[in-house]
Amino acid sequence: MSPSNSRVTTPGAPVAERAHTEVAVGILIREDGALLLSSRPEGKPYAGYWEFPGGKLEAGETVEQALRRELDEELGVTIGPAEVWKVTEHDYPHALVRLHWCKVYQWTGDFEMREGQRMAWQQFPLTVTPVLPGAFPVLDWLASERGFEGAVLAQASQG
Ligand SMILES: Nc1nc2c([nH]c(=O)n2[C@@H]2O[C@H](COP(=O)(O)OP(=O)(O)OP(=O)(O)O)[C@@H](O)[C@H]2O)c(=O)[nH]1
Repeated sequence: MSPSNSRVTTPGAPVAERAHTEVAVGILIREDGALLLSSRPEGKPYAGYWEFPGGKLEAGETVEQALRRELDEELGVTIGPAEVWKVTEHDYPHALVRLHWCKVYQWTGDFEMREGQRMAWQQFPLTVTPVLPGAFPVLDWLASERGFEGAVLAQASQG
C-alpha cells in the first residue's frame, strides 16, 4: 500500500527540483505494542486526517530536537531517546515533505491534546480514518515487523 508519490530515500541524498520540508515524526509505542496516532487540527492542510505526531524542523534543529519540541507543544509529553529509523518523502500539492521517522518507547507526562486534536492508541489493523497518505509506507513496515499480514487499515477505514 505505497502510493506512487511516496518513496523511500537515503538520508543526505542530493536534493533536486522542489525544496523539501523536513519533518520529524514520532512513532510512540506503548508496552503492549499499541501505536499513538493523532488527528490533524483544524486550520492545517489535511485537517482531521490521522497521523503520527510530529512537525517541521525549525532552523538549526536536529530531528530529535524538533521531535522533542513538537511532542511537548502538541501533546504535553517529554520524550526519551529518539533515533531516526526510516526516512521517506511524500509529494503533496501543498509541499514536498521529507519525513524522518523515529520510534519512541519512553516518555513522561500526561497526554494533553494542546491543539484540539484527538488521539488514539492503535493496533493493526488501524481503525482510525482517514490516515495521511505520507504515513502508508511506515505502516506497512511496522505491520511486517510484527508479522501482521492483512490490510493495515481496517476495511471501513480504507479510502
Ligand atoms: N506529523 C506528521 N506529518 C506528516 C505525516 N505524514 C505526512 O505526510 N506528514 C506531512 O508532514 C508535514 C508536517 O507538517 P505539519 O503541518 O504537521 O507541521 P507543524 O506542526 O510544524 O506545522 P505548522 O508549524 O506549520 O503549524 C505535513 O505536510 C504533513 O502532511 C505523519 O504521519 N505525521
